[in-house]
Amino acid sequence: MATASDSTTSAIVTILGAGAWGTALAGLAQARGHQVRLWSRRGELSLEAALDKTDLVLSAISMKGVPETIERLQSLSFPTSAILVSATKGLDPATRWTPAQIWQAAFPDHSVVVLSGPNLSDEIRRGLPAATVAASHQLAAAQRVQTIFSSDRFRVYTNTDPLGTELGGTLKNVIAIAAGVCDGLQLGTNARSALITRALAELIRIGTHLGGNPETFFGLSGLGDLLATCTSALSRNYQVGYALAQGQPLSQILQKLQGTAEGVNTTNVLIDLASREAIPVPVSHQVYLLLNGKITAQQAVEALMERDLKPENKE
Ligand SMILES: NC(=O)C1=CN([C@@H]2O[C@H](COP(=O)(O)OP(=O)(O)OC[C@H]3O[C@@H](n4cnc5c(N)ncnc54)[C@H](OP(=O)(O)O)[C@@H]3O)[C@@H](O)[C@H]2O)C=CC1
Ligand SMILES: O=C(CO)COP(=O)(O)O
Repeated sequence: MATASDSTTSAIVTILGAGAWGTALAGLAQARGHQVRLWSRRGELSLEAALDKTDLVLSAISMKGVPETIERLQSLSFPTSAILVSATKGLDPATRWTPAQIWQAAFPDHSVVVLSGPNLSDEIRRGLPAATVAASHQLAAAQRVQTIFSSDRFRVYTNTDPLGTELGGTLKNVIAIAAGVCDGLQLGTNARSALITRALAELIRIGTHLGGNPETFFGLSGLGDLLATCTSALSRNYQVGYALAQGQPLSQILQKLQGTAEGVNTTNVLIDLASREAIPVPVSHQVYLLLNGKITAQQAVEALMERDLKPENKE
């Protein structure tokens, strides 16, 4: 059995996206002795050169750039043996697919792995300990990603439920906005704990409806990431919620925000999906109304508190 500190053969690791997460992941791979190529659409390194003889292509591109980047890769040639890793947490508005589903459809001959967990990039860049999940239907590919990125400060677990792993990381961003609202309104610890717990039930309801394994949502990529982003001011999604509670307009919040808050787009896609498929998502629905300027933060709280009384284990 391999341990985190075991040496591993040096791999060529191509990271797409030099934002907060791409840069942090590049640092982790570099510290493990791999040959890292960090590509950004604004950088000097061409995509062709970044892909040459690569062993692994990891995308940390925000959701809006994923389809366009995939299109660029499709016009280039790179080894079929290269593992594709998606670290994006979003949903595509056009297809309502997850990023890994888009990668797999575009590159059916490649192994696709999802990398997701409670991974606030700022803490990882500072060398604080963290754990994550590498999930794939091809276990050997997930294990390769595990060996490439694992270290004494970044513990990677494997999982064979890529969809559940990806949906946990994606859907919790909506709830992180709600948690930011809760804290921004100073509603207290009881309220935030109730919110996170009820939201977990909601996340599992949607995630399993879409094909994720229920167990996955209680792991690092589900509950773990939900806790990280709902309790940390480092989370951009949490920051959006917090600022909304102060009455700031969304456009102004996003303009000032450092980096991407995927939860904003994910909420819109999720509500579209949930209404088409009649999945009850009360918390996400209030986030949707708030983001779209239909209610105030205070009204969202009132709407959640005034819902019909029911047993805990019913929707
Ligand atoms: N930061 C974090 O803590 C974590 C983030 N994630 C996820 O990783 C993804 C990226 O997040 P993060 O790095 O924080 O966000 P940033 O905003 O810091 O970076 C986004 C990256 O995506 C690139 N990008 C956006 N649109 C395009 C496009 N059309 N073509 C090519 N590149 C594009 C940006 O390039 P450019 O700079 O040129 O605009 C940039 O490199 C998100 O889905 C996020 O949810 C997951 C785990 C942790
Ligand atoms: O996904 C993340 C941590 O796991 C990052 O969260 P934010 O995108 O809200 O900053």
